[in-house]
This record gives sequence, structure tokens and C-alpha cells, in this order.
Amino acid sequence: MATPHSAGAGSRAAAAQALFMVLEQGRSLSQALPLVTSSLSGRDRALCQTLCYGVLRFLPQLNFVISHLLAKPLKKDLAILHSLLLVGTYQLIFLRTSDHAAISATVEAASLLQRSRQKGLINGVLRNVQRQREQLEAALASHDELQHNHPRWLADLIRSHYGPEQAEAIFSANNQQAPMWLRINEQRTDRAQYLARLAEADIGYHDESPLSSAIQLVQPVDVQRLPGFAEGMVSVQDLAAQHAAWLLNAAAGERVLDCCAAPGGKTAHILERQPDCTLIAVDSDATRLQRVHDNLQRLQLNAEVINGDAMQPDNWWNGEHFDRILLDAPCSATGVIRRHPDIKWLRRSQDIAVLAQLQADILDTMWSLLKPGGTLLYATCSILPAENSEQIAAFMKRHDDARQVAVAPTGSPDWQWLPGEHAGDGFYYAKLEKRT
Ligand SMILES: C[S@@+](CC[C@H](N)C(=O)[O-])C[C@H]1O[C@@H](n2cnc3c(N)ncnc32)[C@H](O)[C@@H]1O
Repeated sequence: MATPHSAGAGSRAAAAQALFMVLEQGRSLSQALPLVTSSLSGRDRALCQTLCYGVLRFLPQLNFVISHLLAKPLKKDLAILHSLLLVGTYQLIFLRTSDHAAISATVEAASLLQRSRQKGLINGVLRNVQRQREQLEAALASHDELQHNHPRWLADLIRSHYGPEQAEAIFSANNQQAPMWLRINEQRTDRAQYLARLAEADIGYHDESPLSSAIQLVQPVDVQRLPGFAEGMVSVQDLAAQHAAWLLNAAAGERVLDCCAAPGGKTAHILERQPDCTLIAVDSDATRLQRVHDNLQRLQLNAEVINGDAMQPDNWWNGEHFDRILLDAPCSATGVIRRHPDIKWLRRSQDIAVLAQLQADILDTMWSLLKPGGTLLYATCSILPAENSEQIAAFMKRHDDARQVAVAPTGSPDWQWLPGEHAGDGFYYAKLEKRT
């Protein structure tokens, strides 16, 4: 990574590099960002992150503007400059950074990216964005299909299931910055005490919450600023995700399996709610499992953590059936696009059927590990019916020993939570009981 030599140029160059990795190499933004920001100051790192999230939220509109202003598309070997133009255009149209700062730092970033010869091109396009801003904004507003900023296949899928009005609300929620939700460790503190500590630390919060454990902050803050974070008083976890442990409702003395557990947000919450159960946490990704260990250690909780494939239980299961199983299945993550806007551009339409098959296979395997009378909670952070309601309907047809139990406050047997609802992420829950 080049070192910054003009105010803010480093953050623009790093953002272009991260976007290149996402858009051209198919890496996730959370993998790409640490690779390009290590030499940046805290402020530049934050700006780089803002630029990447913003560009990925509004990519189709930014591409429209750039294609309007370039005589012909850039050659493949100049793709990094396309990313840099996205960064510059985003600042001028969406961030309203001062034009001078946005243009000069972005042009300077071309040198950091070893593309000094193309500084004139970057400068020319960005000056045209500046000059033609009003016409460009009017052109953007007149294109209906550019408004949602989602890939066509995903927009069509969401519209076909939810209808045009609800689809618009989903698109809009997906393109907004997600709020920060805290989960207090109710073994160590209670809501009133922790709210008082937040007030002392001058961290703003919203009073209302559907769960005693969940607190929505007014503004995201660095976790290190959260009172008692290092001592395990509190974790960061979305409101919708916090419902998993409440719905699973493990009792003292029960054997509980958290399948697909990493990085361990729900594992820890199950234990915070019920420290006297025997909890086994399984995940096939050894790297992500390290975070389960870290979380449990920070929160001073105990679980048996196993690196194993959910579909090969013979390799890790001792044959004792479980009273409760949480299956937080691998999924399209279409419910958490507001936290991971790269999902829109990394996911392909053909992935959905593959994921649905994987979920069905894991679900069937987990069902065989459940005691008669036991409960399995199926969860995804998806909003697509193929992974959710249709998945469970197909499961019910395959298993005549299964019964669906009310899971939503409405008494409904499944719960599709949409992004932005109660300020939470998009999530799905279904609770299945095994007949005795
Ligand atoms: C949605 S994430 C789980 C999030 C986690 N429950 C939490 O709350 O922090 C899905 C997880 O499934 C794991 N996974 C995918 N395929 C698996 C398999 N065949 N066996 C076990 N784990 C698997 C992935 O490694 C990933 O960590």
C-alpha cells in the first residue's frame, strides 16, 4: 500500500484499491479493507470506509454518471482508475465534500496508485461532474431503474415476492447506514445500570427496545469506548439477531447445539440467557471459530467449541441427542445488505438455489440429532423465500414428525423480519418441534 503524500489522498487511493478487490476480484469488503488501510491514520481509515460503503450502496448511479462523462469505457488494465472515479464521483454527488478537496485529493491518489499519467483523465472527469452536477442529478432522477441501486435479478426477486411498495421500502432500508445495537450481558449487568453507564460516558441511546438486552445507540461508536466492553458487560449485535437466543429459550440442564456458530454472537447470547445449559458450538470455518473462542473468553462464558462439518456429524458428535438446536444457516445475507453493501455485487442469482440446497441438507442432518420432544430454531439473515418460508414448507413435507411452533409475536409459525423494521436487520426465524 502506498503511503499518503497529500491530505486525504491516501484514503482515496485505499478506497479505490478496496473497491477494485471487491468489484474486480470478488473479495468481500471486510476482507479487503484491512489489507489497504493498515498504514492510514484513524481519520483516513474512517474516510476510506465511508467512501467504500457509499460507493457500494450507490454503484449503479455512480456508474451511470461516469459512463456519461467518459468517451469510452476504460480498458481492463485501468480498472483501478474506474474505482478511483467512483470514489471521486461519490464525494461530489453524495457526500458533498468540498469540491476542491474531493477533486485534488482524488487526482493525487492516482499517483499513489502508480497511475500518474492518468491524473489528467481523473481531473477532467471529476471537473465535468462538478460542472454538470445539476443535469447529471436530473438525469439520475429520471431513470426509475436506477433508483433502487440493486442488481436487476435481486430487485426483480424482491419485487416479485414483496410487491412494488414493500420492495421500495426494502431497497431504501438496504441503502441506509445500519444503526449500532448493543447486547448487554444480563449475567453481569442490567438494563438500568448499563444505560446509566452509557449516560456517564456521554454515549447517546434510544430508550425504547423490544428486548431488555438490546440497546440502540444514537450514533455508532468505537467498541473500545463502550463502558465495560473489555470486561464482557456488553457486545455489539443487531436487534433481529438478538431474538435467536430468546426464541431458542434454552433451559437449565439441557443439551444445546449451536450449529454454524461462528463468530459466536448467538453462542454467547444463549449462554448469557442460560449459563446452566451444556452448549456445543460447531462451525466448519476454523478461522472464524477463533472469534467464538475470543468472544467466550471476553464474556467469561463456557461452551465446547468444535471445528466440524454440520453435514458430517459422525466426525464430531458423541451420539447423545440434543434438547435444542439453533441452526443459523449459511445464506445469501440479503437481510444485512445495509451492513454489507458488497453483498449486492458479490452474490449471483444462481447462488440462491445452491444455498437453499445446502440449507436443506444441513437442516435434515440437524433434525436427526434432535431428541423427540426437542426444538430446532431455524434462522437466516436472508429475506428471500427460497431460503426461508419455502425452505421450511419443503422441510415440513419431508418430515412428518415435525410440528411448527408459534415464533412471531403475532402467533405466526414463522417470522420474516424485514431490514429496517424496528431498526433491525432482515432476519427469518422458524421453530420446529419433534413429535415424541
Ligand atoms: C450466518 S453465519 C453464523 C453466524 C453465527 N451464528 C453468529 O451468530 O455469530 C453461518 C456460518 O455457517 C458456517 N458454515 C457453513 N457451512 C457449514 C457447514 N457445512 N458446517 C458447519 N458450519 C458451516 C460458516 O462458516 C458461518 O460461520
